[in-house]
Amino acid sequence: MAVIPVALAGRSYDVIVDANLLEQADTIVGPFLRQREFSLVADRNAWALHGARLEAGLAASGRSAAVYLVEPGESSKSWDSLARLTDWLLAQGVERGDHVVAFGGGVVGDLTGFACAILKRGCGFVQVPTTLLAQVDSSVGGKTAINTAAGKNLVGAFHQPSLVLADLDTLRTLPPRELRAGYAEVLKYGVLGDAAFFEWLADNGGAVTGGDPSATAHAVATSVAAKAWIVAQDERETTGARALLNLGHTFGHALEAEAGFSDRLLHGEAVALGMVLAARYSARLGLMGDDEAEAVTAAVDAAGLPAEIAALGLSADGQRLVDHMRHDKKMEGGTLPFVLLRGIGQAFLARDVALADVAAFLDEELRAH
Ligand SMILES: NC(=O)c1ccc[n+]([C@@H]2O[C@H](COP(=O)([O-])OP(=O)(O)OC[C@H]3O[C@@H](n4cnc5c(N)ncnc54)[C@H](O)[C@@H]3O)[C@@H](O)[C@H]2O)c1
Ligand SMILES: O=C(O)C(=O)C[C@@H](O)[C@H](O)[C@H](O)COP(=O)(O)O
Ligand SMILES: [Zn+2]
Repeated sequence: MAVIPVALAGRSYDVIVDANLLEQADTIVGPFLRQREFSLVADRNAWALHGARLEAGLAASGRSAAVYLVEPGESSKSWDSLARLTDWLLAQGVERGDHVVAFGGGVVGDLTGFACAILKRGCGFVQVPTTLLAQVDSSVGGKTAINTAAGKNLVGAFHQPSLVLADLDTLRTLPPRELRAGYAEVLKYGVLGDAAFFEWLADNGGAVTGGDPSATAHAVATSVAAKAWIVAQDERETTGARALLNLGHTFGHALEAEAGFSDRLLHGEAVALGMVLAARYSARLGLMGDDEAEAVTAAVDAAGLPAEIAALGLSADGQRLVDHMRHDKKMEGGTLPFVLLRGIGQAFLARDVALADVAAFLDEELRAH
């Protein structure tokens, strides 16, 4: 079992990574549950596949979950879903000192986390991530949000969970496309700050996307440790350290917006392509060699993730994509800092990028490949 602490003054918590954890929910999650019947918010698919294991794990102490099911898909990160969920939590009588359990992928984690951030001005929550993406990224660090008409994650709060329980067995039922999408955020940790992990993934990435248990355990624990370290340095993304976790996201969120936040382009797929674009743009600026940008492209391509923007068949041009980027939360005084690369494992925040140049670069990408 890997127990990875997220060290935050007054709000530290553990991320527990192992197989067979749902069966041990009584001893691991139980201490956070004050009521015999507690509130649990679940992704409909994840609950159908793994809910019984959690229920069995809690049975010994007589605890049971009142379950609220969330429809799968990015469209559930909406004002409407948030309103319905908060009404349900209020009807359940959730108090500030209670913990709500979020059971599912990043959609359920982000939505439930935000509901818990605002319910009675804040109640506790526990994350039980059931996708690779949620285990390596979204369940850790306390970013919670919904999408709005203007763009991705534009209404939200920093609200840390009290515990993250990542049961690797839940990943066995994940569709291959979702595994690959989660792998994009795994690859991100290598590209942004850990060249040795990037190399390890070159040899073992296929085992991770193929569901090999020991490779997956290593990839999840390494990713969580990397995120925990960054979040501990810069919880609210104020110094620039945490912004590095946004590698590929400025491009990626614009692509997701253009694809209508739909199954047409999953978040992880958008991030994968966004990383390729960040790498190529870095090479274009002379910050690193074309060969290194090519290595990022090759890693994305090898994982079966989209590496060419032209292949998406979007109707947008570079300017339209840049218009989406103007909503990015990193925007500061009219300029948009970009996470760029001086090499693999050497991401930094560039504050002098001209958006007109980014638009021209994207037009080239849309034509060239
Ligand atoms: N808060 C953060 O720091 C952060 C970080 C990264 C991503 N995100 C957000 O996370 C979201 C994406 O999360 P995601 O990739 O987990 O997608 P998701 O929550 O939409 O889940 C993906 C699919 O997998 C299904 N599913 C979930 N668990 C399953 C299981 N064990 N077996 C079979 N199917 C299962 C779901 O029903 C859904 O169809 C995006 O909204 C993204 O913005 C947030
Ligand atoms: O935790 C972070 O910080 C991240 O940036 C992680 C990202 O993978 C995640 O998609 C996050 O939600 C994006 O943040 P946002 O602030 O751009 O919405
Ligand atoms: Zn992300």
